[in-house]
Amino acid sequence: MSNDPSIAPIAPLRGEFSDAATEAGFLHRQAATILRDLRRGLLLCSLFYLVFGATDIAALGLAKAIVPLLSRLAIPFVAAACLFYARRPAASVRATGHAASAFTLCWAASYFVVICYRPADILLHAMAWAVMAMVIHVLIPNRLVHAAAITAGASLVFIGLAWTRHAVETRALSSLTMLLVGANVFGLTVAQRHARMWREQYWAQQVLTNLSIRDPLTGSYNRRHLNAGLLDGEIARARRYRLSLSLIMCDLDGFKKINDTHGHHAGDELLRSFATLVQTMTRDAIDTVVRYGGEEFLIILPETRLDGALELAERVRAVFAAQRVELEDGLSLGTTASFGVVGAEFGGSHAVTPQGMIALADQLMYEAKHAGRNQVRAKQLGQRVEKVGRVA
Ligand SMILES: Nc1nc2c(ncn2[C@@H]2O[C@H](COP(=O)(O)OP(=O)(O)OP(=O)(O)O)[C@@H](O)[C@H]2O)c(=O)[nH]1
Repeated sequence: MSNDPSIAPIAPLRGEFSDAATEAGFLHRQAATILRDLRRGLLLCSLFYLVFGATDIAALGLAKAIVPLLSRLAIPFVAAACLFYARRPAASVRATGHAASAFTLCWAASYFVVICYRPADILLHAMAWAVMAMVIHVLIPNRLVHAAAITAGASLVFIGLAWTRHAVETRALSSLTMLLVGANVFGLTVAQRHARMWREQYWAQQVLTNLSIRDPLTGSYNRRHLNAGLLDGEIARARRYRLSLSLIMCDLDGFKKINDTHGHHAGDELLRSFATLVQTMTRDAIDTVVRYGGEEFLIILPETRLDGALELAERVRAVFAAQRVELEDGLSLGTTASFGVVGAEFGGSHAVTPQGMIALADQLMYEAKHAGRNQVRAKQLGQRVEKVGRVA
């Protein structure tokens, strides 16, 4: 697997992202498209089966064609049942897979019934089967491994039926086998290519999105992401579910002096080490670290009360103050940071705005600076009580 982040990490045989979480994210994003494709694929297959039903009547006459005809007619009903099962958007990702597998099994079963009733036309059935196997791979969205297992297994049964019913000569049996193998391999290859291209496109989008919303130096989110409604969204969610929300504004102390004394490269290393520390000490996929300014970071802590946010700020402050960054030229550097913490409870009726929360966190951080740096100031929004963190 390549280490280049722009190359999508896709397992070649499965045609899926090697990482389960990325695959789940991809499927979640594509759920509506997958359901739409399933709908179209099943509709098309159902139409074909209705037309095939007419060929049964032509070959056997209406009276003898009843059973194969019923097995063909069952397909549109199975398709409708599968779509009904997969219709709920919340369950659609897994449900569409189940529906696709169930439909593929019924498609094969229907063929077996027809073959038993029209064994003399086995070569025609084989050709139609080959076309349908490719259609199933290309038009019915399913996991490649599941689709491959079902169509390969069903093709083996098909060949077994042709063999045991002596429907074809041995010479023709080998051609029939090759036809089915070819249909499975070609269909699977096209489906695999499609699955890979789809995921590569998604990955490229993710990479571009990440580049546009992250700061390249520290890997934290940038102001653009914050301004795109990040905090508004968290406040709206907290208000709706009556949750707590806290913010921490942090700023590195004496940073200008470090730049002036040791150069921008040393300053960059310190910034990186601070951002990494904050990212490792906060919750993945829940908390958000934003590079708010040059050496200023904003941490958004959903479902966190003021006490918890104050505790986190204290821990970051203490660990960072004790930490040294080793530079390439053997120099060991360290500094401290000042913090402003704001907590808001959304059970009450007081108005909370993103600008208001950020302004208060900023103000508290500057109070910490003016009080001597390397300390934490905290305040509950809408309350007078002010908490002051320990001074190291
Ligand atoms: N190395 C580096 N420096 C940066 C970056 N962004 C901003 N700076 C510098 O950070 C410094 C911030 O200086 P000040 O705002 O005076 O802050 P300070 O020196 O930390 O002083 P206090 O905040 O009061 O402790 C400036 O010299 C900026 O040029 C960056 O990405 N890399």
